[in-house]
Amino acid sequence: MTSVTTEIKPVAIGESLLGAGQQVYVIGEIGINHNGDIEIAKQLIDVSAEAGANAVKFQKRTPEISTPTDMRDKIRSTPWGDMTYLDYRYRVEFDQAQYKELISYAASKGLHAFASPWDVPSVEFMEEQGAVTHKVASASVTDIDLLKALAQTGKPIILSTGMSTIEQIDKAVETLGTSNLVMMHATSTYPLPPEEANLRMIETLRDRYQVPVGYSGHERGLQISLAAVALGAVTVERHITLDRTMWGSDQASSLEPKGFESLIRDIRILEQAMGDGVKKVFPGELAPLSRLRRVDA
Ligand SMILES: C=C(OP(=O)(O)O)C(=O)O
Repeated sequence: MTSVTTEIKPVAIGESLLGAGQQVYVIGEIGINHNGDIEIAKQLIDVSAEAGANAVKFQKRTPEISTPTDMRDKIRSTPWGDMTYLDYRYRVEFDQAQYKELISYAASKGLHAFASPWDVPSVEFMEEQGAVTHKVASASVTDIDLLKALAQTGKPIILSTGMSTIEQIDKAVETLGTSNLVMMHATSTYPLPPEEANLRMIETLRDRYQVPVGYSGHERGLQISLAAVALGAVTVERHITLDRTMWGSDQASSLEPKGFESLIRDIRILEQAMGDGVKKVFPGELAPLSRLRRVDA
């Protein structure tokens, strides 16, 4: 009996390799859960380092470009008072000096720090920071100018695929190329109900594009992310927060420190448990074998 397996080449992000049989690259998605406060961002870096993550991620926007025009003047109640949605978007951005501080703080804890740039100037901004990789948020899958700017960086790119059709994803992959690409299955419902998780998409994306595929999760709890790892996800990203009751749109579907720590503990156990699919008799089986098997073949 023979079978044909095509090897999908791992992708290097800094010193980490993302691919089958490699350590799962766990990303603590800080996003905008810092609410514009650098001390909260640092605490979330601490949480990620203590939990054993590989990276933290932010969202970088140029608000006057990336905020949809019909949203800009809408009034939003915030902890800093009522303000337009555009002003709120500015309120939660960090500048170059703050990013520099955060990236070097993360590095001092052994973590990569990068962002999903939501517009072309934000790609340049993160390039100036020397980010090891860039991520494409699901909302940006159809932003071809952004994808072209990202492709031009020559950096490994992580492409998320929520809220997108397969045709839109085809076009994004065509623009980015597959030689330095990691994809992420995602469904962008916050919080994600299990029936919309569609985890078998991990295999579909891997077969269709022949690149390493991970999972970006928005569910409550840990099970679905753990199942993603069992289905071969090479990276797992989860939103993290200090406290789910904090103000902000992503807080409620984020993991708190204890949950993130449990997730990574269980991912590391699953990595060992997956094995290589080659049948062998393990040393631990020898005593039960001699005790229990009656007929030797
Ligand atoms: C929203 C983001 O990611 P995803 O689409 O994977 O949820 C992001 O990276 O900014």
